[in-house]
Amino acid sequence: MRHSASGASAGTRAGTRAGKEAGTRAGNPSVDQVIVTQGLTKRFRGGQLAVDGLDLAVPRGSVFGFLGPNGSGKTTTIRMLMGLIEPTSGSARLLGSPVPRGLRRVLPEVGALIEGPALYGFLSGRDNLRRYDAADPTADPRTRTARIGDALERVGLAAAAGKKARAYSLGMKQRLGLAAALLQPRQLLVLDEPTNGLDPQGMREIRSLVRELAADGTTVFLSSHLLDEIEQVCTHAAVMTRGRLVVQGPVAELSAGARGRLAVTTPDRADAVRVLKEHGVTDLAVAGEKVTGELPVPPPDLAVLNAALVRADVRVRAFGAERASLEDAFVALTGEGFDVAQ
Ligand SMILES: Nc1ncnc2c1ncn2[C@@H]1O[C@H](COP(=O)(O)OP(=O)(O)OP(=O)(O)O)[C@@H](O)[C@H]1O
Repeated sequence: MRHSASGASAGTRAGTRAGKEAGTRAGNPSVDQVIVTQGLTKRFRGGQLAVDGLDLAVPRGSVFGFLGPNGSGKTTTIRMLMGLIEPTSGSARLLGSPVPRGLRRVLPEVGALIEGPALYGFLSGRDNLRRYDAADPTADPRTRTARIGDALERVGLAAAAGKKARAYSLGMKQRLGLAAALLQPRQLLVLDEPTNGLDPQGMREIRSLVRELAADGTTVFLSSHLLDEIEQVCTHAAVMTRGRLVVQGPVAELSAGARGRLAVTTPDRADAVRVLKEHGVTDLAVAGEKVTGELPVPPPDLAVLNAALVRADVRVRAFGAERASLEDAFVALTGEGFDVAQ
C-alpha cells in the first residue's frame, strides 16, 4: 500500500487546535534528541513481532540513517512514530512530545515521506502541492503560491510543475513527495526509503537534497536498506535486524568499531604470509599477488610491519589497511551478511 504522511496530511486529523496555534513553533527546539523511543514494540495481530524493544535516540541536527534489510522493522517503526499505527508497548517522543498524544502539537514541524507519495495522476505536480497545502490547517493560504514555487525549485521540479503527475518518472514523483514535505519549514524530516526504485542519478539528486536540508539545520531521519547510501549521506546511524536494534551512533564510530583488513601486494606471497603471521595478523588469504589478513587488536604500527616484510626480502608493491565499512561493522555485529535484495 502506498501511503504518504507529509506534515500536511499526517497533521490533517490533528488539525483544528494546531490551526489556531499557527505561527507558534510547536516543537520544542531545546530538546537535543528529536526522536527518542524506549522499549518500542509492535506485534501485529497475526503474531508477527515486527519491532522488538527499540531504544532509539536521534540527535538534533543529525542526518540519521535507519538501516536494515527488508523486513527488519523500519517502516513499522516510522509508522508508529508518525501515529499511523499504535505500538503494542513502549513509548516514543517526537520533538519532545509523547507519541501519539502530543503529535497534534508537533506534526506541523515534521515533514514525512512514507512508502512513496500519494499523488493524483490527473493533477499537475503544482496542483498536487496545492491540494496538500490546502489540506494543512497550519498552512497560510496567502503564502501558498510562493511556498509551492520555492518547494518545486528546491527539488528541481520547477520546469516540470505543469505536467500531470502520472507523466512523472518515479524519481520525479519521489521529489514531488519531498516538495510536499517541504511546503513549510520543518524541524524534522522523516523519509522512508527515499531513494527506493530510483536510478543512480535520481539517488544522487535525493542525497544532495538531503545534504542541503541538513546544512540548513533540518534534522533528517531516513530509512534505507542500502549501506553505502547511509555511509555517503548520514552522520549517525542505527542498524536493525529482525525488529531489533543492533547498534546506533555516529557513522564514523560504527565503522571504526570494525577492523579493517591489511592488504599487501607482492610476488613473494609465502614469505609475506609467514611474516604477517609472526606479527599477529590472522585470517590470511591469498588471491593473485594480493595477501590480505585481519589486523590484531590493538593494531600494530603499520610502518614496523612494512619494515619487517622488507627485511625478510618480501618485495612489496603495495601495502595498506583497507578502511572498514559500515558493512564490515554490520557483519561483525550480527555475524550475518547484509541482505540487499529489493
Ligand atoms: N500490517 C502488518 N501485518 C502483519 N505483519 C506486518 C505488517 N506490516 C509489516 N509486517 C511484518 O513486520 C515485519 C517488519 O516489516 P517492515 O515493513 O516494518 O520492515 P522494513 O524494515 O520497513 O522492510 P521494508 O523495507 O521491506 O518495508 C515484516 O516481517 C513484515 O512482514
